[in-house]
Amino acid sequence: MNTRNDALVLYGEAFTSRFLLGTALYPSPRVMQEAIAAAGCDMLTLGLRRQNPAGGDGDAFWQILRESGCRLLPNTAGCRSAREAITLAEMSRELFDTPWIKLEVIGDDYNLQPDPFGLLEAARELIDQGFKVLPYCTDDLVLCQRLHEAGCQALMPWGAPIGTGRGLMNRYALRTLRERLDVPLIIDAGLGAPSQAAEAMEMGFDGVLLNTAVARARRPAQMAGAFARAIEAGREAHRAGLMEQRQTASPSTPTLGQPFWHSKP
Ligand SMILES: CC(=O)[C@@H](O)[C@H](O)COP(=O)(O)O
Repeated sequence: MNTRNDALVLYGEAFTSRFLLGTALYPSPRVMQEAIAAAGCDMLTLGLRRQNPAGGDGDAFWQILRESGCRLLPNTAGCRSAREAITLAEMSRELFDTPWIKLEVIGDDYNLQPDPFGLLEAARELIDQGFKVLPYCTDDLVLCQRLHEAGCQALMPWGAPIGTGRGLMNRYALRTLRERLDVPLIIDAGLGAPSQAAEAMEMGFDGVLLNTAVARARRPAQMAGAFARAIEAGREAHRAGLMEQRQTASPSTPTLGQPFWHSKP
């Protein structure tokens, strides 16, 4: 299977890797750097409202991001209204000199669920302003259709609430999205294990964004590598064509006749 020409295309730009990595929660900038290298990703998301760790390692953090060679995808994590998210996106554009934005408008503090109304409002405005918006959304079909109609050329439905590691909670809704929408779909948030990322890719999703499962692993770089391989394997399986599940058994070794002659006593 030729995977070289299998780029992820977002807003007309091709990315080799389908693994997008978050930059929060690592025990140190050095550990984050090792994880980025092991992930082999092309895109890193970072929060503008990120608090610098007490150790005064803020400079190291920014330097590692600059030197990673990855496209930086600022996010509006922590915003709770469309206005707040729009303002933060505008600041990110100036600070990072990029029109890319991962748009988050949180509607509920308990499960950090995106606010669909605020998200759509902010997406419309930012698309009008020329941003390349990647909205972090729920798996609601109509919301995703509206975001696409608003001009979002890629969508990021959640697998599960941020930081829960529960994997693909609503497979029916996610399959429906995949079947109904002809737009890059990236599973964002809630993945806890490489097998869950592989499953998303096998289902035909175009990429995976995650943070906690890698940053909080005992060995983040090792976990990043495991996710990278799982994402590639899942993608390759999807392209190869997975078999249909069957209800009844079907012998995988067809045989002819009887193996032995039984002589009657
Ligand atoms: C990093 C980011 O932008 C978030 O959407 C989120 O943190 C990802 O979710 P997990 O931390 O659950 O992987």
